[in-house]
Amino acid sequence: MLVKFGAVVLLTPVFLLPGVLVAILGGWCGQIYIAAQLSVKREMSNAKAPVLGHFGAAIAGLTSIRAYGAQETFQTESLNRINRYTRAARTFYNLNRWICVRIDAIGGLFAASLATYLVYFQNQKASNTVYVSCSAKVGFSGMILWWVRVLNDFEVSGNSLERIQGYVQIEQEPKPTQGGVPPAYWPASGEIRAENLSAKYSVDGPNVLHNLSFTIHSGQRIGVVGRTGSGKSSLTLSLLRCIPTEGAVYYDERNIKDVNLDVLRSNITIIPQIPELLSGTLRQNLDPFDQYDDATLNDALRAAGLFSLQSEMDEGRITLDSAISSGGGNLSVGQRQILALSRAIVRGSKLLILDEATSAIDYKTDSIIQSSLRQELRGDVTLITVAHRLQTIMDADKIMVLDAGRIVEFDSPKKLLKLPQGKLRALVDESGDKELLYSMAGLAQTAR
Ligand SMILES: Nc1ncnc2c1ncn2[C@@H]1O[C@H](COP(=O)(O)OP(=O)(O)OP(=O)(O)O)[C@@H](O)[C@H]1O
Repeated sequence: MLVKFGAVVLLTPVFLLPGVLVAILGGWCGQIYIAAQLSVKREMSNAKAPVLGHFGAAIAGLTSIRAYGAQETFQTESLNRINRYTRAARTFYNLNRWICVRIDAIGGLFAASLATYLVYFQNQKASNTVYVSCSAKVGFSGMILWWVRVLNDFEVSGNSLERIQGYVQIEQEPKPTQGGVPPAYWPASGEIRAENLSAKYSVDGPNVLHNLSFTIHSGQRIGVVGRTGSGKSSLTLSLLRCIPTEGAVYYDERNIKDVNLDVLRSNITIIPQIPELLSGTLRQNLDPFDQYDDATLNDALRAAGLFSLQSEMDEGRITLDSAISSGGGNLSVGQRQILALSRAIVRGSKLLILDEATSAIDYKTDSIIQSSLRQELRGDVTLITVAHRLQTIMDADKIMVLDAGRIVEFDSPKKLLKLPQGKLRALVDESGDKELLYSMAGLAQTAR
């Protein structure tokens, strides 16, 4: 820009002052433009996310929208959101036109007066000076516009940096420390001991678990039951230190608070209610670091019950090479749970937590999985199953009954079912397959 301005001044020194004036005027317009544009751009960014979010949600829930005839409501909401976005986008476009018209007008005026001066007052018709000087001038005003845009982009990007800074400064989980690395043999057993364990979802929130104390010996199969909201999922989250806790939990005699989070979580496998799968092949999902051979992976699939659900002849049979879409979207929730179970078997952790893991699977498949788990898991693997379906856990070594975040019963199903006022007994008596549950617990009708 300076070179172009220098060329104009060199060829026509009298235009030094008007040139500076043009630069000042351009800068002033640019200031107004930048001030207005920043807030419009912010508004545009804020209005864009709801449009995309609503669109994504509508696509994901297309079947439900059609089933409930809610197309019109969704269309109206979508149009409202698009309107809000286009209002900001149109203002943004108009602001661009505003600055372009002003800068071009100022530049055009300067170029026209320069050309008039050179042609009519300097008598330099047909001279190269006219051409060079005018073309330098046109480039000069173009450069003003360019600078305004660069400065504007710079400020907008600075604004994004502020937002990134905001994300960087959110509260972080404790970083790994040298002292938090346990010996390589840890955990040698799957024993879990809790002493006065309390948990909450936020530092200033109410306790959702209250002073739980229990011991689960290595290799035991534990069922956790309780009504909705009794704290079953919260208990599993506190074992993984995903929520703030008080008291102590010892995993193979080591306080989990003294173990780095990455080590702790890689030594506990949890299968949540809706398991996550990654986009790629089934093989990549089971073994992301390519550590196991196909035989091991297929054994895990078989153990989890996948092969008992599909015959060799099935056309859409799931194999190690089957493509899995992001989040496991091309599989049913039941299939996802089976694959997550296989992944858990491959990992071979000493502690396996199934959080309602078989809730989306029919009873037959569930019993196949449960019996496979019994055979496949090594004797020292502790299995904690959070279950609504009592059949899943009725033959467990012990059942923990939670009520409002407290342990109200923790013993073998046989003993608990003999308690006349027992909570587990009440749950079993309410259920439709009461007889089966009693016999699963090893109690004949007459023995009660
Ligand atoms: N993200 C959360 N933030 C705050 N409180 C929560 C949160 N999730 C659960 N809670 C509360 O913690 C308590 C225990 O909930 P939790 O999910 O552990 O129960 P649950 O027994 O697993 O229930 P369900 O059988 O419905 O899964 C409930 O009172 C619930 O309101």
